[in-house]
Amino acid sequence: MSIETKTLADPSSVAAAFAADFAAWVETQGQDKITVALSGGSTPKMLFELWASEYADKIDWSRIHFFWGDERCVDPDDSESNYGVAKTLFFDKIQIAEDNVHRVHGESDPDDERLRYENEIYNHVEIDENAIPQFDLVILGMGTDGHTASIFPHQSQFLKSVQVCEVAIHPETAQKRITLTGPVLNGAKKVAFLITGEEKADVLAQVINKTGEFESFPASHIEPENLTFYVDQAAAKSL
Ligand SMILES: O=C1O[C@H](COP(=O)(O)O)[C@@H](O)[C@H](O)[C@H]1O
Repeated sequence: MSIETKTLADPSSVAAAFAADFAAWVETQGQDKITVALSGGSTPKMLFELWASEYADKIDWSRIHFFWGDERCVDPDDSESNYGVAKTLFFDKIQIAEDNVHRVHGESDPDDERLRYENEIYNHVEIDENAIPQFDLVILGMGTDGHTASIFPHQSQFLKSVQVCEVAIHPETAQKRITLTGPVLNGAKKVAFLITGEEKADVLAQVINKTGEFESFPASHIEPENLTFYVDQAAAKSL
């Protein structure tokens, strides 16, 4: 397993560093179809804006198929929709076919959608020797409670789920979400965490250094073959 931590000055430098690495990585990929799972939350917004403004013509987006590591069970035009944010800031601004964007239908019944999305993934993502879909790249964030995708500490059993997706419940708002599970996140060829903000510094240090309460944070259990943390100086404060 390879783990690398890249510490950048600020959130926009995190987005810039990841975007540059992503563009170079795409060039190294020989396959026609590259599968990428996006994260939600606030951190990737700068990345979406940068992809739209600086990389619209620099990356062959037709090779990339986008999925989501998690999605909130809301309408796609709801401000909470991870797809909605990516659409407004990114997809609406580049040339990409609808067939390349595999959104979670947050407006559907969560249990039905969990199954439909699982099938969508099985139909488009390479399957590994353990019959688990293997994304080429998964982009993740981390919450202040150590959750990643929508695997929260109170539902850490999803880290070992035999399913591709689960219906998660946000611990404070009870909002339902569809999330990829631990085996799928860990089976990805490459995982990149984008983490910014001082409020995440203590949890991040425990996750990376495997100290304190690290075992209780779902993010600590993401251990794929190739893992890179892109963090800003504020989040790296306690490393
Ligand atoms: O709820 C979520 O939170 C995490 C972290 O988000 P951030 O706003 O702190 O960047 C995110 O990775 C996840 O996709 C999202 O649904």
